[in-house]
Amino acid sequence: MILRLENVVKKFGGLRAVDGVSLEVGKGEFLAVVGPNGSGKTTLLNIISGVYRPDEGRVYFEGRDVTDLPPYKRARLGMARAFQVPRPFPELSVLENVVVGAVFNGGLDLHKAREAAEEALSYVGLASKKDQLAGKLTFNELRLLELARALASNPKLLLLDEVMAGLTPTEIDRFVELLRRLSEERGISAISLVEHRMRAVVRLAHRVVVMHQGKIIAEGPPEKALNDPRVVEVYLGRPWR
Ligand SMILES: Nc1ncnc2c1ncn2[C@@H]1O[C@H](COP(=O)(O)OP(=O)(O)OP(=O)(O)O)[C@@H](O)[C@H]1O
Repeated sequence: MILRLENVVKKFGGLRAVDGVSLEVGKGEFLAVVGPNGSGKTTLLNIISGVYRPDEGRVYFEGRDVTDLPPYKRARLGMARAFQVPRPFPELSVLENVVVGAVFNGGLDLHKAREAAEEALSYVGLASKKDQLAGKLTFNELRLLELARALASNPKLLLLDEVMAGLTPTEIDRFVELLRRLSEERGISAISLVEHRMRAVVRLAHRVVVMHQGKIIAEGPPEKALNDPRVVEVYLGRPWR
């Protein structure tokens, strides 16, 4: 078990954005979190990464209670987050951008950070662009750079915002394939927030969690979770298949 949430609650004023969520993620597991807008997905990811402290409940990472740890300390333990809208340093090269991530999030020295960065860039297929300015990358390449930045800190758990939003179907397929390889070859777990339309992502996930009004309303292998009658009713509007 890499991550465990125990009855987590996060309130904004009177709104329970996350309302009693318990969840376990295994080593190497690729979990997709889906749900309508405002169902609490981003808030949940913020609780896991440490941006928010839950009002109730606990968060355990590799068995250790991390509920009170700030994001940078969780990063050092092996959680890495990739954001939906990457904001690289445009005046730095692609490689330098990834090195910065490895130094600050992974706590590596400069030499090790460079090695890790080169490796991460090869892994995501950006090695040939490493000396380009990050500001010159295409949208798809920026997403890959963001993934490489997260990978360079040698994470055990990747937390992915809607990082595939706006990619073409082919780019999405490649991205998902990459995530599957990370879990299979390296045992890296991933939690990915997934947009409504991204069937490819959901189909390839090991497990799907469906959120609605701050709660998990269904959970399981993709076919099973998405064919749950409540999910069809509140989220999909019609049967998954
Ligand atoms: N910082 C905040 N202050 C007040 N309310 C918030 C805050 N962040 C989120 N909320 C509210 O909490 C609820 C859950 O929001 P959240 O962003 O987690 O949902 P989501 O499932 O990620 O939605 P989306 O797909 O639109 O990003 C929403 O009603 C939202 O308006």
